[in-house]
Amino acid sequence: MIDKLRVDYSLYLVTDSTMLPPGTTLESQVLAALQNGVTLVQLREKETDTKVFIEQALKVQKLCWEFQVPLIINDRVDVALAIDADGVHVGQDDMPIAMVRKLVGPDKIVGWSVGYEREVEELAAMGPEGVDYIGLGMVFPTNTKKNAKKSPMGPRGVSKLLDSLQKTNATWCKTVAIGGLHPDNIPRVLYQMCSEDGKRSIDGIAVVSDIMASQEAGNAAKKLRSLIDSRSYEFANGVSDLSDVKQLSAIEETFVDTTAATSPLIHHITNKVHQNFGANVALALKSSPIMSEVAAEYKELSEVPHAVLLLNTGSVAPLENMVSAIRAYNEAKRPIVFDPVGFSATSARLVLNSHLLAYGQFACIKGNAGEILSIADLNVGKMRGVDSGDSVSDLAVIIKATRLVAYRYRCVAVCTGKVDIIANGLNAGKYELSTGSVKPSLLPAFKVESGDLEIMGRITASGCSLGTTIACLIGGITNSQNLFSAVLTAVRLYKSAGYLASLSCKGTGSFQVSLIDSLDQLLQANQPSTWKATVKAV
Ligand SMILES: Nc1ncnc2c1ncn2[C@@H]1O[C@H](COP(=O)(O)OP(=O)(O)OP(=O)(O)O)[C@@H](O)[C@H]1O
Ligand SMILES: Cc1ncsc1CCO
Ligand SMILES: [Mg+2]
Repeated sequence: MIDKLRVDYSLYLVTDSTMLPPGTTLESQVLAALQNGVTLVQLREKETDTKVFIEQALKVQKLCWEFQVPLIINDRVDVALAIDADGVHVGQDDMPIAMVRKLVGPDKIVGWSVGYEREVEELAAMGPEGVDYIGLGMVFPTNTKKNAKKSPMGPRGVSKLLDSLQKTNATWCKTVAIGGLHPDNIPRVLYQMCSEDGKRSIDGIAVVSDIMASQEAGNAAKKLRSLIDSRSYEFANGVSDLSDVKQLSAIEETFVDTTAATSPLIHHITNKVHQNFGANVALALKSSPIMSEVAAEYKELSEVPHAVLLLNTGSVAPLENMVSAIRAYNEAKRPIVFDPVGFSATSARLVLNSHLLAYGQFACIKGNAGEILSIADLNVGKMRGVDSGDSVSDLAVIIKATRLVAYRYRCVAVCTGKVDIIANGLNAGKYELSTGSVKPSLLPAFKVESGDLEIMGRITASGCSLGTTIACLIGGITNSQNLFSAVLTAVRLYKSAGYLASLSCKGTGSFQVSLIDSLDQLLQANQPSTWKATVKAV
């Protein structure tokens, strides 16, 4: 008999015979998976008659014994009892946990599918005698679950549930994330899913189609195993690359040089107001702008060397279109700068922006104070509108929000206003299953300012063009460890250009023109020591 307290949840295979490729069987797929690092198997055969189900269960059980891997039966408590399986997994609409436990006894593993905080509270109230582990999901959309009742929650949704487990002290309960997890997204998802206190990450991932539908189930399992074991995240594997601002001046010049030398392709999906302005800013920064909202070309664009996607949701474009852009750039491991304009200004925007945030991994999330505070779920009611506040206490809230956004989405977060705040959430290049890694309050954060340039906030799309500037400065870097410094350089460059423009312009109309001129001049000269804007740690 297995010791249920010592179960390894790291790679959990859930079966589905309806997706077997030709030439394979349920057993051959499970065997290949077991040989290549699967640590737990759940038999989930929704469309199989009881007699056949039991026959299959007995065969799979034999295989599992061979590898000393526990076998869990989905839904059918009677079958689990009949074959003396190691445990049973039930959904919210199946038999209640208390009854399941009564039937299977204290030593069996009882798993539960959980999608909401109230369900975590329920299991916490039952105590360790109730549920042993939960499947959290679904993370991403999947074809496996027909008529899925839940909508995808993304890594952020999983993190919220991990938070609830922490808050309710359900320390015994293990967790696996499930739903649309594939090698393309697993590293970043593992990296992102963590409770807010940084102390609890998931114990494993569950997959169905990635193994069951594979012509080469063994290789598929091996690939998953190596991703889980590598414990580092390839795209944003930056250790905190800047702890002391004194280091910055020495490297800013090289970022400018690199941008000019590589002329990064800046793929804009942006609002109509910003398109022309953004294209001219990119050209002034010696980069190549391209405006495209044609999904058919996203993959090709993402594969252009030094390509960066600037995704700005200011004009609400179709969700599916933006999702395919995110998918293309995430798969190509090219950076995305996300600008969730008017994040929660209307309910349609909130739904759209939240969905995109849940779906993608972003190198940088940039917004004004209203947007960053909304993403951080901090009380916007206290703010005087959407622009950053002037008082010190407002700034403290903004700094906290920026750190939270950087932490939750494992990105560089930028909050604009009179003072720009930049926080680095990338310093968690390694993730640990179960135990979490970093704490948000410790994230490095800096402020960039150049006096009150009130006129800069009074021209449309000036924030959007900071997005363009960030994209230009990160496009050329090959070492993602420099991502944070490159974003900081972009913010300082842009603020300094704003200062110069404010001196030479006659009003808001000519300010925009002067801003482009100033960016052009600063880039040509490349003397960061003369840039006006200052950087200070906060
Ligand atoms: N009072 C100010 N002093 C100095 N700089 C400012 C001021 N207000 C805005 N800025 C600068 O102007 C740019 C835009 O910031 P803002 O917070 O207005 O963004 P936004 O509202 O998202 O802009 P938009 O949506 O129009 O593109 C940033 O680079 C920011 O640093
Ligand atoms: C005016 C406007 N409307 C949607 S986006 C945008 C540009 C500033 O964000
Ligand atoms: Mg503004």
